[in-house]
Amino acid sequence: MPENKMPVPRATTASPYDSQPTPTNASVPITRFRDGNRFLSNFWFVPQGVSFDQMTGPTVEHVFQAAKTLDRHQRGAILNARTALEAKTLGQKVDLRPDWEFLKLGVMAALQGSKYSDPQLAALLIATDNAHLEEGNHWHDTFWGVCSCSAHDAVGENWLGRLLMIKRSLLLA
Ligand SMILES: Nc1c(N[C@@H]2O[C@H](COP(=O)(O)O)[C@@H](O)[C@H]2O)[nH]c(=O)[nH]c1=O
Repeated sequence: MPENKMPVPRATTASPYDSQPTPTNASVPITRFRDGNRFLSNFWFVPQGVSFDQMTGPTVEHVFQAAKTLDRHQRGAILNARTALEAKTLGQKVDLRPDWEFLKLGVMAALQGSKYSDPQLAALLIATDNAHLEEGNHWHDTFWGVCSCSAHDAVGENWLGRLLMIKRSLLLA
């Protein structure tokens, strides 16, 4: 019998497409920005600096907090703060620009772009693979992170984590 006339064998096993769901290989979620994942925090020192709107600071936190105001002196004081925590504290006392609530997500996205233009930080972010990212915290940050404390049971919108995951996708695109 010519080879191309061989009877088609009956399928005796299920198609591979009928088998068990494909494992997703999802990486372990990163729910705390500490230890080896501390670089994901906005408090992380970025050697080449982080820039936005003609401001440069040593951490995302410095520039983010400075961007809350249009007052040049307040901006300067925040950018010169000795630590990110000090910048955050000063940022809570500024004359808030009236459009801040509309701007803050875009400012944070731009700052992540500036931070991860550093190739070493970009490589670290890419190395998180497809892990879910969220800044679990106990300081009641339910907008940028997810708070677990006596008042919150893992409550938060996780906008920092979402922006980081978007940035990671853009780095791989
Ligand atoms: N990472 C981190 C904090 N988180 C940062 O605080 C900022 C919240 O700013 P605001 O919108 O002004 O409430 C935001 O950048 C968030 O990532 N806060 C801390 O006290 N310690 C920390 O280690």
